[in-house]
Amino acid sequence: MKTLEVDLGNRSYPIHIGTDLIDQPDLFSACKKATSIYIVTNTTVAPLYAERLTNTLEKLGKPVRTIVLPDGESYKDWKNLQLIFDDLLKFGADRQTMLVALGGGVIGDMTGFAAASFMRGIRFIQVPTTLLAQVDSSVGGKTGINHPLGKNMIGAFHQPVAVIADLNTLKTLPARELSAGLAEVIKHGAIADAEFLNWIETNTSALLACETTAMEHAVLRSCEIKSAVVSADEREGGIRATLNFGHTFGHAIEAGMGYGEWLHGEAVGCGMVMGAELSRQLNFITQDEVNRLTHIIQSMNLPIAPPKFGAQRYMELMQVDKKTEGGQIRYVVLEKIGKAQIQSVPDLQVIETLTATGAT
Ligand SMILES: NC(=O)c1ccc[n+]([C@@H]2O[C@H](COP(=O)([O-])OP(=O)(O)OC[C@H]3O[C@@H](n4cnc5c(N)ncnc54)[C@H](O)[C@@H]3O)[C@@H](O)[C@H]2O)c1
Ligand SMILES: O=C(O)C(=O)C[C@@H](O)[C@H](O)[C@H](O)COP(=O)(O)O
Ligand SMILES: [Zn+2]
Repeated sequence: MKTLEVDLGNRSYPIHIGTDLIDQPDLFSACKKATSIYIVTNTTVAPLYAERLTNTLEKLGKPVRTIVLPDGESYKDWKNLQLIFDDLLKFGADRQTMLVALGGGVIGDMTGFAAASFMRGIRFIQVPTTLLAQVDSSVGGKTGINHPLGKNMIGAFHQPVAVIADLNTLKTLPARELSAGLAEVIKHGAIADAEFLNWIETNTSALLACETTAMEHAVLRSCEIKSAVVSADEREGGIRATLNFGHTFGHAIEAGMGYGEWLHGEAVGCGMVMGAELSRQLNFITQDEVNRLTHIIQSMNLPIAPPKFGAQRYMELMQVDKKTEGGQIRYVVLEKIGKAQIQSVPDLQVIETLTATGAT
């Protein structure tokens, strides 16, 4: 097992990465002070892992209950968040209750937001079971739900007290979901570590085959990159916004298509192709570099052609992006491979060329 730390002073927490971690009660030692433990999961993950995790947590001598939500991005909303509060109140949860998010990014984001707001804030642990959640969403404390008009529009920064990433849970993940997670892995290389991007390119087959050693490196290096950024800029005053590479376009695709039609990682993959092309048009990177990044994304079985909403519709959808300031949309661009920065692009024509091509 490898352990690293997200350094946030007295709110620092460990990220444990390894195999069969959900069977190890010691890793859940933060529950020692808890009066009760609630696992929050969904209808797909519950039959796979909830019983094993319950057995582990019961060894800590606390009452353990499970809340099972419907599965899917389209359920990341108020109505389903309310189901968590309903159960917490019905079964007598209190301020010392610990929530444990068992699932992908949807469960992690919703459980985190429930923890941020229940009784004005209780503690939670992330047990990410998708690649995307292990490399990205379980780390950094962005929690929340979607609004029909925009992704993750309602939420809070609320850090978990531990992240426990069990690589064996990835063995049951559908191939399409694995590819979606690889989009965020590629993002980490593109924005912060050119060497890591080389490694990703060389190890495409091992990553697509979900080989444990490749997964371990992908999760570990991604968590190192993300935790360094989060430690430096927890609330996105500056450098954290670079973790949004591909997301201004990607979130527009998700909302525009209807949540769940394109997976988050798929939209981000395609959004990174658009972001790379924007970087070229701003004279930061070369056409060869755009082609290379596009090829890496495509070779992970991710879509590279944006849906044809038209530039106006993209602009409308992107206006609500959280990086927008005074009505000016701000994009993450690649200054070079391995380094990103934020740019405003006042010229609608540039966006027109980016959104004109495409499949759907
Ligand atoms: N908070 C953040 O920093 C952050 C970062 C990136 C993404 N996100 C959010 O995360 C969400 C996407 O997360 P995701 O890609 O994990 O999607 P997801 O949570 O919908 O999970 C994907 C699918 O895999 C299933 N699943 C989960 N674990 C499984 C397993 N081990 N075996 C088989 N099936 C399994 C789920 O039930 C679901 O059907 C989006 O809502 C996105 O906005 C948040
Ligand atoms: O942690 C971050 O910061 C990120 O931007 C990571 C992204 O991969 C993630 O999708 C995040 O939820 C997007 O944040 P948002 O603020 O644009 O909703
Ligand atoms: Zn993302």
